[in-house]
Amino acid sequence: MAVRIYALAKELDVDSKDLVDICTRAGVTGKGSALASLNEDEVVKVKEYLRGGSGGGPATATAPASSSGPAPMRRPGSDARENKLRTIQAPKAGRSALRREPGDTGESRPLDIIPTEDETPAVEETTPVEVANDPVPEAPAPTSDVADEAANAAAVVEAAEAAEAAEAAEAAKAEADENRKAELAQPGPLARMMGGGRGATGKMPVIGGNQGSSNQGEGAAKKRPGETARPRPVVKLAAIPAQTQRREDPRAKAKDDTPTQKPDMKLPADVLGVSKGGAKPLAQQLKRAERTLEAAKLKEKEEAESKGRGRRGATPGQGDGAPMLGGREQRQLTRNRASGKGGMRPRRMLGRRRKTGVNTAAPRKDRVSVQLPCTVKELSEAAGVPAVSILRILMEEGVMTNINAVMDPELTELVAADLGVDIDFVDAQTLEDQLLATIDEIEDPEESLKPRAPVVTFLGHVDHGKTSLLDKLIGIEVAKGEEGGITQHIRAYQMENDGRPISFVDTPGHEAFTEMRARGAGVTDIVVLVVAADDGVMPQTEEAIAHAKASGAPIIVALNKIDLPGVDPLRVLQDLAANDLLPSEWGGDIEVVKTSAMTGEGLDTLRETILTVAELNEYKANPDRPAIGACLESQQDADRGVVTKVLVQNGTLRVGDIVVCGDGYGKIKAMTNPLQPSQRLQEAGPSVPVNLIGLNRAPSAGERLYVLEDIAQAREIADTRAVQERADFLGSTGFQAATLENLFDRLDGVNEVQTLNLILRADVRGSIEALEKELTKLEHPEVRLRILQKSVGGVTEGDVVLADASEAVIIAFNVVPDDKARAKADQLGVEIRRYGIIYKVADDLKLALEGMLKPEQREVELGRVLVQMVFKISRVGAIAGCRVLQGVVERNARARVIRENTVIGDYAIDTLRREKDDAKEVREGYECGIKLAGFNDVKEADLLEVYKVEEVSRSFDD
Ligand SMILES: Nc1nc2c(ncn2[C@@H]2O[C@H](COP(=O)(O)OP(=O)(O)OP(=O)(O)O)[C@@H](O)[C@H]2O)c(=O)[nH]1
Repeated sequence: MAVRIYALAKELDVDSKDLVDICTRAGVTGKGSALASLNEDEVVKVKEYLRGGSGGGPATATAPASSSGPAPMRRPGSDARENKLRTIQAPKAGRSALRREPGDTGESRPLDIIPTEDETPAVEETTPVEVANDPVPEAPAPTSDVADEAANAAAVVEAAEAAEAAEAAEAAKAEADENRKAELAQPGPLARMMGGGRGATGKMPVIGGNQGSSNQGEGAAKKRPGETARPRPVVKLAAIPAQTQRREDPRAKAKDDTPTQKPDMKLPADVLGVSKGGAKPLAQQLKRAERTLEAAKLKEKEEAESKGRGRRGATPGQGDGAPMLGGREQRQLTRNRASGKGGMRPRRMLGRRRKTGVNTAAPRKDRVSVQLPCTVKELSEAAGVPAVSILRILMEEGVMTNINAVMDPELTELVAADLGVDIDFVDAQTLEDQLLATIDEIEDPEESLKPRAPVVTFLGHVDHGKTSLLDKLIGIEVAKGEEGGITQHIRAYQMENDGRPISFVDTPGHEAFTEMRARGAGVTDIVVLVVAADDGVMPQTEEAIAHAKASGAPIIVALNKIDLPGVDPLRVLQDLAANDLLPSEWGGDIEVVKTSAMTGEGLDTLRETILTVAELNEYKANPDRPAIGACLESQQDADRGVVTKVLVQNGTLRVGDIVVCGDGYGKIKAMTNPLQPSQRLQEAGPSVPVNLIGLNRAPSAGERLYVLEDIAQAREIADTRAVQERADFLGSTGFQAATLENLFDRLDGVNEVQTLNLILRADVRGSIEALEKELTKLEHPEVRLRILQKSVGGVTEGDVVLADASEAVIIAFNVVPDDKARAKADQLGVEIRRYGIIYKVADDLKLALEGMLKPEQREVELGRVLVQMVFKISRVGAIAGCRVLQGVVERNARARVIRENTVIGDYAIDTLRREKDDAKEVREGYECGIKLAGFNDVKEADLLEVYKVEEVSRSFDD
């Protein structure tokens, strides 16, 4: 039986990507990804290959561990064996700078031929390679089953004991470096598996693993107790080059199945410590070396812990290979120095860190994925960093908080950067994501696909005859019954033409069509673009063309109203061609059918053209699967509850099915034919529009409908969406938390926007959406509409109470208030405005908003007056005897006093007299007496510029 690579990887506990690699190496080619399948032979081959690794077969040859040199380099039993493999990214500068090796303790490590960081900076810092996540970036674990390595190891042991020929050790070390670099550049399968700790099964070669090391890596060189200060050992590694070559020898792979442990390299008896051959002394040696190294490692670890070397998050499993937070300290130090905070702080921090001790959290990671919003605790767990470290960073940024605090994306990124962790934000995986995505991904086998009716949508400019044409085609009369003659509802019908069905969808406008597409419901197969012959291509036609093109559906043009006298079809064809719709009669690929919804002319041709296009495109679906559909419209019916118009797109929808659609869910109680609502249907196949009853909430047009098995799942998905929708709605209506900033704004009177609150009630969701769309066009910086509530159904008492509390107006679109609501509205003086046409609502609300605009104050120049003489009258003040030079002076006007070409004041005219009588106005050429309010210093030859301020009401169009 075929097995997927990822399944086999799981079985073998190997990374699936690595297994793909291993397949290639094992001679199983053509397996490009983890999804590829392996037949039984191939599985056997791969397993053989892996097993062969223990016998010095191809796996051995490619195992980088074998190239790392003598076995003693490995610390048998190292905790890091349990760690997963990881990809080493180029470390961040701050971190790598402070990385240390355990060997840095100053202790001599007699057997250490591990390249230190200094020795292999290029590989460590720049090459992304996979290595076991060992605490010490030492050479990868040896393939303990590789006999020649064991021999090397033994040689090393003996050499250590002999403590001779230090130059040889140096040479070996250099060689090992070379091998290690080569190995890092091209990791082999065994090296990758090392991290998985496979040794326990005994099937897989265990290299450097706890268990495996005991039986295979034994004899590795080790220090005898008390020998730590001994000089570096002599390493006899003369055979290594040959071994490297042998690794690449394909013939060696053929020996895969020989699980021999026998070293190929000949070692002198004194090195092996045997007189007459045999593995026992070698095993003992390795065991001893193992123990010594273990002891040394433990000691190092204890020292590291007790000294608290400024390392944060170092866990036993994570060890020294993990990125050091010292990098952050360094950055902080630099930052603090730059900001002049002084040098004490880092020291304090180091001190604190010492107290913190060893982090017992999850292993620290270089790259983490978190869901937003992310809490401190979640980031801490994801990154394997103590929460207190994150809190400390936040504190340094001036954010005092606790571990349950939610961080915004910027703050999360900032903290992650400070921690030296790369962060990815992922969307929360909801049940919806998991479940519905799976349904969407189900591919129908070719043989299950059956022909289905084409779904045809009529688009075009308003009043060009879309509804009339459809009515005529189907033989009903919807157009006549429409309020205002405007289509406000989506309709969908299916009709038969010589046994060949066509499903028609009539939308209120191309916006609804596009919105449905935007929601993922590309329901349309064919677009019929209706263009009135008398009007030609209008702006909305152009928009419809753009929308139709964007949908990718084939376009048929219905050149309608061809019956009207004096129409010029040629001009329309030219317009169409100018819009990239070249008619077929002109050599293009757009079928243009001349029609008349009045006389019925051309309707047969239109029908035939639709069916021909459908045949050419071979629309198919699988009727034998659970249905997927799209909601075209839904409404709250007083008797039947929520009635949802659905177009089944694939599968078959049946009464009794559990469905979820938008934020509505439920069990289908009944289905009816939209053309004949009294006709009940038990099932509806692909391309069939139905009205279904049974959802708890009315979903929006364009929402996908899915059939699920479990009502609880459907409920969870629908409720999650409803909560999300509510949150989005609240966000969009401008409910915002008080902040200091907006508080100051309010105190300053800045952004003082007059708001008209609305409660929308409509017969169908589509109407609400259309209303909202219209209302968004009423934008003005000084006034705005805020929809407090929008729902399908009649006006309730609750709506009235809410409207009263929030000084809102209720818009009832095609619905009426119930008796209680009506009484309450009368009692509270709440206005309920009833409408049947969307544009009327928009017009009225526009007027209302314009009325809320502050009137504009405009200055109107009236005239100029010269002061000829000044009369000072006690208890009255100065009266200016003037002549009107130009225009007129009015009593309630104002005057700017101009003296020597300078405006010295602006005053209201208090008194205006003509001779001895009060005058309302004095015209040009006449003399008059003027007293200015609050100004008695008027002088001869002053000029008075008389004006008045008028308030002009404003409109949105100003
Ligand atoms: N003479 C003539 N009048 C037509 C024809 N088709 C439609 N009309 C008239 O044009 C007007 C608009 O027709 P509708 O079918 O409502 O147009 P529509 O494109 O659906 O309009 P909306 O629903 O507002 O988008 C109606 O008065 C129809 O009687 C036609 O072929 N010839």
